[in-house]
Amino acid sequence: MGNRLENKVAIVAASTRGIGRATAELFAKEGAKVVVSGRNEELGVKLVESIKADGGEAMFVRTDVTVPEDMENLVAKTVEQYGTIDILVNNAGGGNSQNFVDYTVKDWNDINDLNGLSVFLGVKNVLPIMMKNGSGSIVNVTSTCVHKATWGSTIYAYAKAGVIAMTKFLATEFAEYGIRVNCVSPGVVNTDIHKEYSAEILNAMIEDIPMKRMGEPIELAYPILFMASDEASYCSGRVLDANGAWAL
Ligand SMILES: NC(=O)c1ccc[n+]([C@@H]2O[C@H](COP(=O)([O-])OP(=O)(O)OC[C@H]3O[C@@H](n4cnc5c(N)ncnc54)[C@H](O)[C@@H]3O)[C@@H](O)[C@H]2O)c1
Repeated sequence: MGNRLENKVAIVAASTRGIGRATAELFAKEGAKVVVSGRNEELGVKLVESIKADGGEAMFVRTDVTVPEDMENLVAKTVEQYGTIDILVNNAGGGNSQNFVDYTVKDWNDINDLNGLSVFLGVKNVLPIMMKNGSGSIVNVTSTCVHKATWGSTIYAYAKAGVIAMTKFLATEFAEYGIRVNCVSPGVVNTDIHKEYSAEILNAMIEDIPMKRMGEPIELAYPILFMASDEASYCSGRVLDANGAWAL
């Protein structure tokens, strides 16, 4: 156990699997009180049990990040249990990959809601608390696909580019309240998000990465920890890439 987040209260939005889960586990090991959230109650409760068994502190709040009432509830339950919020990680994201002409308006709305609206709702709900505290750290998870066009992720890339723009504007507007807002940008990471890719597409992406491998979720959790922690106290409005030297 470390102490880089000692006495901090951290919400990790969408943290029952993948990068979010690795981040929640790492934050707890570093002393944070962690709020695990997601749609799958069984996975969330199990993760909280496992964090507690390892000596950490956590709670689960069932949340669909695209539902405004759920995001309000996530913040309210956190404050009720732990009294405040110091860190918000907006980790939710994804989107179906397909030929551009086959996308529907529903796809457009769903992908933008998951990647963009979720960040808007998370930030909007925590800001009043962080502004009152005069401090706070928000980390938004974007994607290397913003700089590296691959097949089939056009709407997803559009939404993730919006997350970077939102991050810069928020960092500028809320610096005077002691609030930092940054992005962490994964490349290709070994999680369920690639389930729908064929081995051929996935291997072609890996071949294109100078390190010739996918990242592991923990290799994203550490950059997120850095940006979330006081160690990054002079960093705001920035994007920290963790992608095996891809898309330079
Ligand atoms: N894995 C990669 O290669 C990669 C690359 C670039 C960016 N990212 C980004 O990293 C973040 C984490 O992705 P991951 O790879 O861990 O994927 P993942 O699919 O393993 O995890 C995504 C999580 O989001 C949750 N989620 C999806 N819709 C939700 C909703 N409406 N409400 C609440 N939770 C919801 C899922 O249940 C899951 O727990 C995402 O923002 C993703 O876009 C991942």
